[in-house]
Amino acid sequence: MSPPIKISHFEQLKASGDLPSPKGAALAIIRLTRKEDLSLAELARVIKTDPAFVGRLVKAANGVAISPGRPIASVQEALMVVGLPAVRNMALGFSLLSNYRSGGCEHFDYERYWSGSLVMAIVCQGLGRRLRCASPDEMFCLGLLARIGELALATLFPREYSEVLVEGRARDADELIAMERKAFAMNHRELTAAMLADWGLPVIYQEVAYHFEAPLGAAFGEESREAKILDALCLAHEIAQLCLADPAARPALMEHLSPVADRTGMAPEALDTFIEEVTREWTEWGKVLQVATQRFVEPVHAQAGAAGTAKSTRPGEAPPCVPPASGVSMRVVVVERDAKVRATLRGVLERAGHRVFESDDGRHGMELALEVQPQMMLVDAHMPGVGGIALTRALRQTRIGRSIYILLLTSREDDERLIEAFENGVDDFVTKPIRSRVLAARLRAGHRVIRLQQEVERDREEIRRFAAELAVTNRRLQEVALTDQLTGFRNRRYAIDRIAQEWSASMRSRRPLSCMVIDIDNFKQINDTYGHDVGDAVLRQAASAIKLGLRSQDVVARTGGDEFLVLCPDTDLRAAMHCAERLREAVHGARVSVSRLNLRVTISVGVAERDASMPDADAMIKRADQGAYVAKAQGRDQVATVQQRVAGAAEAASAVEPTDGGAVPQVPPRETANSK
Ligand SMILES: Nc1nc2c(ncn2[C@@H]2O[C@H](COP(=O)(O)OP(=O)(O)OP(=O)(O)O)[C@@H](O)[C@H]2O)c(=O)[nH]1
Repeated sequence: MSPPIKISHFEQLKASGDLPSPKGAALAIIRLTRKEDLSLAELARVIKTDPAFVGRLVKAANGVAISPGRPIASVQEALMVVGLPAVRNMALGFSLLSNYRSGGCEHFDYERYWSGSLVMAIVCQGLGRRLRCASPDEMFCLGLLARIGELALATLFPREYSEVLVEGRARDADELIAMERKAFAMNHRELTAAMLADWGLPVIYQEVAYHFEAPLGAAFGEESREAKILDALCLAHEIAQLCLADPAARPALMEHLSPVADRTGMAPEALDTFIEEVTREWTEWGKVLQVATQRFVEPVHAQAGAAGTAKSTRPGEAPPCVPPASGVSMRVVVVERDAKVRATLRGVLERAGHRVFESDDGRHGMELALEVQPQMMLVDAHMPGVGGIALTRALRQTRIGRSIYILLLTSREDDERLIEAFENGVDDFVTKPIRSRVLAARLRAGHRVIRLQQEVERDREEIRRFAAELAVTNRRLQEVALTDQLTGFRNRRYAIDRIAQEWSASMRSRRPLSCMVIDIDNFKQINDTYGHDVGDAVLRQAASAIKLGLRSQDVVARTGGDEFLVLCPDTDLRAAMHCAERLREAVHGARVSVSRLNLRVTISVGVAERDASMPDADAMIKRADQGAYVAKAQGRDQVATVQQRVAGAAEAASAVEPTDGGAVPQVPPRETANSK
């Protein structure tokens, strides 16, 4: 697949720093899995710095629906079962999920996005097993990330994308894509494919993710692996819609689902059971990843009600959706095993106007911090299991944890221990027993630091946004610079680059390459008779007719006043002549209406195919040009070539037939065009 977004533009977007990307431990895991001399012990060590990922990895290794013999409990074992590519993909997917579960795009429903993506991941994983078309773990990742371009637009352009979403609410998918393109000079499907490519996912997944929302546009072989994976992703998408839909809308969605399921070879009864399994796994994974499912799951599958919907800050239950802090109020997570101390801290903090989230152990405190994303944490130094210093160290390795102001609660002021604490990332400490006034003073000092940090972050944000806008502006300018404003076709500049690319590709692959030079007949006469405006309208309508007659792989450009060039990759002379004849007929048949005039417009087309006698692409175009000249000379409104099929054969001064025996369509002279 040719890159859906020009690499340089994608690099500019990346450089803006706002594109969703894996962070912290996940990034380290991804980098490590790329090393050739990787040791499992080294990888396990890095994985263990991220307790949340450990839990998810072990869960994946045990499998959600299948029941293995002895449950897997260690990271090393889990690594061996799941395999490196899957670990890498999981780190990527889960890191994005943890870091981008909320954001500033007002009308983008982050919760719904991740919930739906999780359904897609689970369906893909199940179908990977069933259809044996790809590794189930890789399929999980594909499902989870297949719509990442939407999240990226929400992250890069929160305000503008929000407006597009509002405006596009009542529109269909194609219209939304067109609106995205207009607003950002790219659409989410292109962005998804570019991001998957950037993260090194196999081309097959990039292609499938690009096409699954409009699968008819994909040209995969019927029984090919690509087609199977595409069918799986389409079904995953449909099931996700079903899971997230209002109960009233479900029967209609179910009807839509059956034919898609049928393509994956799933009978209606099997589909029901499959959906039940999916919703059960969805609920389970939802708990592990703290992705909301209860909001949607109940009406799809009754058992899910048992999972409960109570709001809580315990892990595995519905995550609190916390808006970013503003003003003097901060979100503060207190991790302290002693309930009395917690109560004291809560009192001081709440009196100062802060929101408090509590935990009584280090492991849960870590999860709570990643979830709540507090500005400040108060952590007990001496907890059993994960103590305050270990917790700080682990937090500092995550993007969220890096910016939290951490106060250590310690009962003794041992110098060595304090130095160790600061070295591991603690910002300040308070000694127990807690003296409220001292604590309040330290909170104020911490608050000052946080405010300064926020100011820096705001400035940084501004710069990032500016860089992202610049990337879009550049992309738009590039588009404008390469597009003919009158017809919307690519222009001569673009054509020059593209011809060179197609020429090299054709030389390398030894596949045929043809081109056509198209010239509107007696166009000067139209201008002279009816004026330039009418001439322009004729050009536009002729261009539309040409476009309709082209195949998807053909590339058309307006290369001069009334002249167009069409490149036909993978096409020999005979096929190109047929195609040219179709274009000629399309223009001939389309009566051009402008003002109150009804004009007949015709074109002359010259065709040529790359052959061994041609030193470069210019030679091929020259040959096509000569064909157009012959077509004009023979009376216009026709297709001609001056080329013989066999390389090096002498040129004919007029249209010829190919030497392979098949007749190249030659069009007899017609009545001259442009009669009213
Ligand atoms: N309306 C309009 N006319 C243009 C534009 N660009 C070039 N032209 C005119 O297009 C005409 C091209 O005419 P030619 O290709 O030389 O000749 P023709 O009349 O088409 O005759 P044949 O090609 O021999 O059939 C010239 O009169 C140009 O001025 C444009 O953007 N709009």
